[in-house]
Amino acid sequence: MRYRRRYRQHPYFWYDDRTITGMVVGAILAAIGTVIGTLARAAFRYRSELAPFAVAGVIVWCAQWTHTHHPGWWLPVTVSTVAVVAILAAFPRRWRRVGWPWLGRAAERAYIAVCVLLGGGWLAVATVAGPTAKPLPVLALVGVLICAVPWWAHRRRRAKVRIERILDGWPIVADAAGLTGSRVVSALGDEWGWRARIALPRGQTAAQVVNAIPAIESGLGVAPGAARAEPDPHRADRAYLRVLDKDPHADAIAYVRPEPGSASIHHPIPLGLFDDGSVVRVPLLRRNGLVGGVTDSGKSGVLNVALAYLAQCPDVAIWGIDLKGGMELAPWAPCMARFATTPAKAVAFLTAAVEEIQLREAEQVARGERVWEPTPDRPALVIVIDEYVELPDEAHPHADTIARLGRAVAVNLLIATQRPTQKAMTHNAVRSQMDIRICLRVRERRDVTLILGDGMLAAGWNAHKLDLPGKFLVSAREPQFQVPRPARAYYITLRDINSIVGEYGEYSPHTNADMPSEFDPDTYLVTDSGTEPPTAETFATPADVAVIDRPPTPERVLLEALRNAPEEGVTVPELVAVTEKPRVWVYRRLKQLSDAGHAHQVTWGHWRATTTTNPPDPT
Ligand SMILES: Nc1ncnc2c1ncn2[C@@H]1O[C@H](COP(=O)(O)OP(=O)(O)OP(=O)(O)O)[C@@H](O)[C@H]1O
Repeated sequence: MRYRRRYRQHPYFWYDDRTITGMVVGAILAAIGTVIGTLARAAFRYRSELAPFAVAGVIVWCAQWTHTHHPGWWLPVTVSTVAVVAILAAFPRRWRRVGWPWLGRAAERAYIAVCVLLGGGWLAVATVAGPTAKPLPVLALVGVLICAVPWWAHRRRRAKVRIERILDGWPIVADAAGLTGSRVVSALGDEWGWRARIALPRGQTAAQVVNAIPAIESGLGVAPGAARAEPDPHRADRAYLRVLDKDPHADAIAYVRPEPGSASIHHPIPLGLFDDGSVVRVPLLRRNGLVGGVTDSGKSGVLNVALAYLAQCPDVAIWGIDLKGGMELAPWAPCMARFATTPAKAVAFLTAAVEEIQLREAEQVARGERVWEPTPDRPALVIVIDEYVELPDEAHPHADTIARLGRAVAVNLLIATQRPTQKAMTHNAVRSQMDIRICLRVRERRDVTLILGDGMLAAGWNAHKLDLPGKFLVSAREPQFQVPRPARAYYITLRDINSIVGEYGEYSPHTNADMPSEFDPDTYLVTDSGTEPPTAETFATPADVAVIDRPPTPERVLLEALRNAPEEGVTVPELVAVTEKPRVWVYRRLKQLSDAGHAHQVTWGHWRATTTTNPPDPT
């Protein structure tokens, strides 16, 4: 007893766990601490959901304070409320670009205005009457609910909160994936998932994040294949992590036509959507493009999307070669200046295209220009070839020449093939000239290297994992095409094609005095075996094939006159007559042509072209 009494007088008696009372008090305090800690953690975790109550609490506290100390402040509160609501209602367009994008959205501004109106109005009345005066408490509760429900339901807020919660757990995921010390610098959610920028500790690189993807997917508890990483082009110690909740490409993406009159080869061509919803815009002007992938991966689909845009460009002439008997490209034939479905025609066309390049080079010289800027009068020429490997051997050297020399004069190839093997691509010569590589699903991992180039597989260009037709990876020199971002091509229906062809098709049926019809609805689907195969000799000279059905430019007329000149040449007055240009214009062009070796004087005052009609030897 003595001991207990004495001990009770001890200042720490109630907390001493050597006594029964101390143990009970300690347990109660620990329980209270646990409850408070749990509540605080929950309040922090659900801070976004609880925000309306927090704001309401602050308003009630303010109302109590102003009612007690400054009851006359109801007027400034009312005036400020009305002013804020008026500003939100009027909100000029140029303010909408301020740092808070939500202020630019009418629905969100309306929501804020209603909240300000309810909160400010309640505060003004409570300042005069006191926050507990009836019916203000009930009104406060109703007001909180009115403002809270849209807040709780808001899609972007929910997405943001979800990402924040996931990323709070990033250190644990990073440890498990072998990326200890990495942290999330920023994160952004969208309709399909989220994307985060990861800061890596010294010595770690994006390649390690790429390799750790399966472990990251496991750590985040998402589906295999839902995450992917890409390097930050600006910093080696940063990487981007993209995690998808649902496949944005699961459904076919309907084709969207460009604004009428806006299409031009000078603009990048929209091919489809990346997995963050942004449009894949690929520049085709002065670029050669290669589309590769297994059967049914959607190669023709990608060609169709490109053709749909090109057909609407007034500054493009399209030639088509489809050696599957015209099965894929035939619907576009009315939009094509030339259309070949047989190997012989294909050879004739490619020979003609080489000729066209030579003519264009000479024309550029005559004009004193280095680069061919396409216009409706001087269009770019895009030669679309489906199933490139089917081209006969004689065609390959010409394709090689076009790929090498056509860029400056805007004559380019857009080719599709299943496996661009060395043999098929003229010992890699054509493939190495392909500036844009579009890789659809491939069967074997090494096909990624064939289509996209060496080292791409190791860098995360996993085209063998693409699972739906039309899904592709695109590689080009622009920064956005230097990381493997899956995209899906627009899905073009026959109805889309018919509508574009109906509006823009001008070559149906193909007519040319020197050539058999290029597009005959009754025969173009007939295979070689069913008809007498035409030979290259069926056509007139390649130069005839090369004509693009546009009025020739004066330079082209001059060149043709020089090329068709008799042995003794043509005189300047004759050239003036044929070009309908002043004498000084003709002299200037002749000087430029002769300086560049494209024309020479046969005798004094008599001119003739120096160029041969043979295409340069493609080595
Ligand atoms: N972007 C797309 N979206 C949805 N479906 C597509 C898409 N592209 C192609 N498809 C579907 O995939 C199928 C095969 O497409 P496509 O004919 O373009 O493949 P391909 O690679 O050219 O085949 P092949 O090598 O046999 O010519 C088509 O029937 C089409 O319905």
